[in-house]
Amino acid sequence: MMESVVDIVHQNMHQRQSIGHLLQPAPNTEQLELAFQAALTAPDHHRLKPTKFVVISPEQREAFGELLSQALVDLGETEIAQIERVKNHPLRAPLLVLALTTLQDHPKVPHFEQILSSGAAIQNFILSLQVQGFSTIWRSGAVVKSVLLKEALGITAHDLVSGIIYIGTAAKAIAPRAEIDAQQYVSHWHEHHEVNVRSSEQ
Ligand SMILES: Cc1cc2nc3c(=O)[nH]c(=O)nc-3n(C[C@H](O)[C@H](O)[C@H](O)COP(=O)(O)O)c2cc1C
Repeated sequence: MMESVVDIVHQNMHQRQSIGHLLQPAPNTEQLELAFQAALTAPDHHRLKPTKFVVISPEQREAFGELLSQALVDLGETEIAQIERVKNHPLRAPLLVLALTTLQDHPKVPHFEQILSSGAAIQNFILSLQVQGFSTIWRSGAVVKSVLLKEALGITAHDLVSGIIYIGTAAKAIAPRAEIDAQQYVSHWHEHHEVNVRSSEQ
């Protein structure tokens, strides 16, 4: 029997699992563009477009690793082993995309809404890559706080490096995700519960 679109879309969400070690192939320019298009449909109050992406090509990973190590030093790390280790982090996948959140002071859109919008954009991005046959892992780490890193990426100290998305192909098939008991996280509002209304006189 033919699978319905509903099944296919939900399978794509259930099948997505983070993969720490990713190999070639990575998405090509068109495939990546499709994922950016998907990302930029995320809910975005007042269309502030808080999410920006920076692509780190395979050839740039080493230089980006150097930048990460400088960022760690900038944050006060002194342990040589840690500083050296972070240089190799970008080599864990053939392609990296950074998701940045540029925050605006807006009378109707607080920062937390702009950050949530970025989260939704990143999820759309990785689900689009997933349905195109790729795997990802959304990482952050201590480096994302570094002002040196932010400035090198062209954002201000108040903006956010919301994710370092590692992209490629999973080396081997992985066990399916454990069944989700959604009802553990769902409740139904009891309309007639008493509410302690705070008096303005208190
Ligand atoms: C904002 C954010 C930052 C994250 N940073 C890291 C990270 O630095 N390292 C890591 O191993 N996982 C990190 N994770 C968690 C993974 O992306 C992943 O969600 C988690 O391992 C659960 O696996 P799953 O995606 O297969 O369900 C982060 C997740 C989020 C949402």
